[in-house]
Amino acid sequence: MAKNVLVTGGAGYIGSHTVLQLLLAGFKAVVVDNLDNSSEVAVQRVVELAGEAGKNLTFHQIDLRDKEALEKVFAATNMSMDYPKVAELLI
Ligand SMILES: O=c1ccn([C@@H]2O[C@H](COP(=O)(O)OP(=O)(O)O[C@H]3O[C@H](CO)[C@@H](O)[C@H](O)[C@H]3O)[C@@H](O)[C@H]2O)c(=O)[nH]1
Repeated sequence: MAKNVLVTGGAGYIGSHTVLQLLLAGFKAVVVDNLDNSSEVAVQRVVELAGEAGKNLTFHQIDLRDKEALEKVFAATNMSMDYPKVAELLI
């Protein structure tokens, strides 16, 4: 079963590239971004570029400091963080 990875700022420049690589590597990406410095169009573009894996992206337009909203995201998702794997993907 694919692991869920939370990507904060995942609609931004670095975030969207990271999300695409995670999807192509078989992870599910849970993107949290308040779109302060980005657009949902970038998220949609990543879904398109990922092809079949694009279905494994979920996007939540919330502020990371909104504890209640973030808790709802965690409650709805089984997330884990594999630091070595993420670092390997980014190199
Ligand atoms: O309180 C906040 C602040 C930012 N974001 C989001 O976080 C993402 C990343 O933000 P940002 O700091 O803009 O990082 P990048 O998108 O990686 O962009 C940086 O890297 C780019 C490439 O070098 C430069 O062009 C930008 O100026 C620089 O901010 C964006 O989608 C923002 O909407 C939030 O969700 N909450």
